[in-house]
Amino acid sequence: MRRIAILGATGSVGQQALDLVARNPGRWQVEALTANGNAQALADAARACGAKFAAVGDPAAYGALKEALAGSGIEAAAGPEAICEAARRPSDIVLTAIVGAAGLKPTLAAVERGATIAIANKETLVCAGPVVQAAARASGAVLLPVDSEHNAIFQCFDHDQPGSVERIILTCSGGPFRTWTRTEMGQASVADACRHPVWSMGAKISVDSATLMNKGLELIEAHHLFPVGIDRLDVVVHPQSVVHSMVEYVDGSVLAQLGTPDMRIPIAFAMAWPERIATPATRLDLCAIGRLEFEAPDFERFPCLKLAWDAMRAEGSAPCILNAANEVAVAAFIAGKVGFLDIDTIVAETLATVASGPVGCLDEVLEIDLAARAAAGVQVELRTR
Ligand SMILES: NC(=O)C1=CN([C@@H]2O[C@H](COP(=O)(O)OP(=O)(O)OC[C@H]3O[C@@H](n4cnc5c(N)ncnc54)[C@H](OP(=O)(O)O)[C@@H]3O)[C@@H](O)[C@H]2O)C=CC1
Ligand SMILES: CC(=O)[C@@H](O)[C@H](O)COP(=O)(O)O
Ligand SMILES: [Mn+2]
Repeated sequence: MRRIAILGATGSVGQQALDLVARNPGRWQVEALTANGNAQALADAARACGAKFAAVGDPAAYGALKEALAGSGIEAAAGPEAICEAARRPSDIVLTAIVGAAGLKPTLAAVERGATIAIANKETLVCAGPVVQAAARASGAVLLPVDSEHNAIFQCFDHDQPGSVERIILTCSGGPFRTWTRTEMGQASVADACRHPVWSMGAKISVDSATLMNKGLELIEAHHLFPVGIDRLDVVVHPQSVVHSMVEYVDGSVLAQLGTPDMRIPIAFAMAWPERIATPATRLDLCAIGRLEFEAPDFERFPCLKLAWDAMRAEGSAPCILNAANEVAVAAFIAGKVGFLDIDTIVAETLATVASGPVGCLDEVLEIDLAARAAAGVQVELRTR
């Protein structure tokens, strides 16, 4: 049995991972589960899978967790350090499914002890890709992408001949506003933005999909996961989300991974790797789907994609500033403080006001992340309705 820790166990990815654990008795022993404030759901999940340790990031949720775990024998803990402790406990695999840069320190804790990391938490790679990869090289940790596009690329990528890859093509659904004008997007509600046409996901990534920032973050994620130059990364809009991404080789061959849009496919791939295991995902029926469409992304209606592309090219702290500003802007939008179109403006203004430069270590990343959040907070206040 392989021991697994699931960080972000109460979220969309975490719950689907636990579904796979429940469907495969004897395959994984759950060492630790974490959440932020959702103590009851965490305790229920920990009891159901027989976890040994459960931690909430929010110290205020400790009492509720302790009470919900009473008599279970499951150890309870709270606070950001407890989430890192969950990552450090002796598991073979750590699934990082925390949303946002809050996942950075726990992911690094798992990387530093040389664990196999099934990484869903893309923001960690966006804000600290070089730091995480350097730590992985030093410890021997293996990073297995869970994000559907990167998992597809991982499956198609010739890891023995990276030089034979000419282009990586990330597919993008286009989000709920693919056909909307900017004027229409100006009136978009949080519910509109979270109504993803294909995937059911947490609120933050759903809004990112609506602005196309998700694809921008994924470009940067791909840059850190796959050893090809920045200029070999491309994006194509594919509304059906059946082709999860593609790898083009120097001979003109293009390899793609296809499947129904069900995150349990990439989650199972990463959690069982190098084995493949059965999943309950609906099988792909191309005749029933009938058409697969592709179109170029529109940078004018979706400026976040261009902001991310530019930040990736700038390197250094620019992606960290982009990510922090985006987290602040999306949280303000979800809280009803700013409008949908304020998100790209807040990110652009933050990138324009916070000086970027090289970043060499975790402390520098955390410092720039804080500075960018403060600057983005000012931008939010300027626009608060
Ligand atoms: N959902 C999807 O299909 C996909 C998601 N991803 C990526 O996976 C990650 C998770 O996404 P998703 O599952 O949708 O997110 P959700 O919002 O559904 O879940 C987030 C999880 O993180 C926990 N969490 C939030 N903040 C903190 C914090 N400060 N400290 C510790 N834990 C915290 C939440 O706990 P609590 O419930 O207590 O708040 C919850 O368990 C993101 O990086 C996303 O981009 C990538 C591809 C697909
Ligand atoms: C399931 C997954 O990996 C998400 O990141 C998804 O790709 C979002 O879709 P778009 O960002 O392409 O709309
Ligand atoms: Mn994705």
